[in-house]
Amino acid sequence: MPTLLQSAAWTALSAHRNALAGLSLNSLFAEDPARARRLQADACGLVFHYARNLVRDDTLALLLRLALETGLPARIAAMFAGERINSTEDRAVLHVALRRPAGMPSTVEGVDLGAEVEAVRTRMRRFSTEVREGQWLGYSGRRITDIVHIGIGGSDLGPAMVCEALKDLAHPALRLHFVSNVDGVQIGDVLHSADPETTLFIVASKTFTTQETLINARSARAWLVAHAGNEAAVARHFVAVSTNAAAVRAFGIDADNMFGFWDWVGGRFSLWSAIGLPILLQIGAGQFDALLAGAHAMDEHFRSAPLERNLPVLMALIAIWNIDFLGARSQLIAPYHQRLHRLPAYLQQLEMESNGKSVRADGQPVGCHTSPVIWGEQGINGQHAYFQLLHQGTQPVPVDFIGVLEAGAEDEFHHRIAFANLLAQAEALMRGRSAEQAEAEMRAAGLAEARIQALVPHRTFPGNRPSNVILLERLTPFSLGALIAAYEHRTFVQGAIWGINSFDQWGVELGKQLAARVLGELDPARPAALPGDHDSSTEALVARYRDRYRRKLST
Ligand SMILES: O=P(O)(O)OC[C@H]1O[C@](O)(CO)[C@@H](O)[C@@H]1O
Repeated sequence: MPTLLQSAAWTALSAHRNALAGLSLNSLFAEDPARARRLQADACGLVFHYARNLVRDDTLALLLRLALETGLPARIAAMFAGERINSTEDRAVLHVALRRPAGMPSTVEGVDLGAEVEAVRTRMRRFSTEVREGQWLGYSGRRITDIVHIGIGGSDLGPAMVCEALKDLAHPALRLHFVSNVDGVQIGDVLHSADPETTLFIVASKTFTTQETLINARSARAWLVAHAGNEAAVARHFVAVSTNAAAVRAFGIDADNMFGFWDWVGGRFSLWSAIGLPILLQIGAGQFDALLAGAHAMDEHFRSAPLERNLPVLMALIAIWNIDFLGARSQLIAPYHQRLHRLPAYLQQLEMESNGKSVRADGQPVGCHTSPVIWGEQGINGQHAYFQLLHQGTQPVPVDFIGVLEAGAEDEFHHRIAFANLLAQAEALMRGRSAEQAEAEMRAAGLAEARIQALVPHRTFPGNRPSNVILLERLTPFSLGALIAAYEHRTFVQGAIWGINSFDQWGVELGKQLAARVLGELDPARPAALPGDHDSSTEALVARYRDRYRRKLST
């Protein structure tokens, strides 16, 4: 198989891009009244509306050819079959197995994954029911009121995002808290207001070696034991979620209180596993099943729909076009729903940890741009912060506008205003405002001619800026599951076409190693690093910290 840059489709796309220079979205819409209806994909209750991208039908045909030439269908089949496609870690990638309905065959390398998944899920259900119904009691016999989930990265972002998104379904007597930062502020705030007799901690770490999580967990444990007066309380107030049973035991949490998962579940793809325990505690087993069902429906669509109607595949191909052929270096995620405000943070890890790489799986340079910078927050706030740059700045930033058609618990009128803004921003980015239109508007408003001429360049919008609109009918566990799975598969498809392994994350290692070393050197009671051990910036900043700390101790 040719490498990506040698493929005929890539060469054709490069030439095609040059031929399209000056292409106007407004003209594309003017020439083709059916464009908006044609360029959208529907699946599992989601709509991916991609008509506002600088693509023609021949562009899409070439992108689909690229997917075929780079072997995408075989890669999809390999993932679902449990092949060890995470080659640098020699692991299968089977988060899709976590959302298969019970009873659906799921045997990989002779192991019945379905049975293993179901066994853990049964324990999770039992445990969450006991907590939710007040049968799981703290050390003094009181029911649990607060759940503190301690984890970071994939062991935090997924459950935190989903719990926020589905807050309207939350158990009325349980408060959830998420602690990820090691700096002491988050855990301090939570412990300050929590009642040790009624607080349950979930320590979530795939490896159970992550410094931030273990430090926070130890502080929480010390706090509990100090209040309870004995270690026995830990068994009523700590559960762990991990693949590392030995480390969980060494921490002092026994096997009965541990929910396992497997190395074939990547951290950033793990919210469907026991890492999703806080979701289950918040919304209950039935709604958690609906979340899984939504993701499974998207899996089935992804696995079986033809590429040209395959929603995650189209999401990925449009992204590749914008990144590699139109020069987009970042991608904005703009959900127009407050409950989805953590989605951009979640997608940052999903996409950037997966595809923020410059070598292919075979170790050779990729040779083209890979993951863009993913950023954003809920759309309305963004409008009043950085949308200026989107409309009139110097770099193209493709936007994913995410909207929900039907209001949930929120007021219908408020909801409609937010939705109107989504539509208006997408339209404004595409249509822009010409100098003539700006002049005419100012004339109609009665501005003096000299003032009009001075303001025209400032009030002109170039337009022609690409965006997608992704619509959910309602924000439900099912639709959220489908949405998240669509993004997971988009990430996978992009990685597959670029030829990279989207499932490892070696790039996070170096900083972790250095932090472990620097930590010891910050203590003024311990020897400073030898000159030359670090770069001189690090040396100077370490010296500053040591001085400050020494002075603090001496006052
Ligand atoms: O679940 P763990 O093992 O604590 O890891 C947390 C996160 O840390 C990372 O390894 C990155 O530092 C992520 O990939 C992972 O989701």
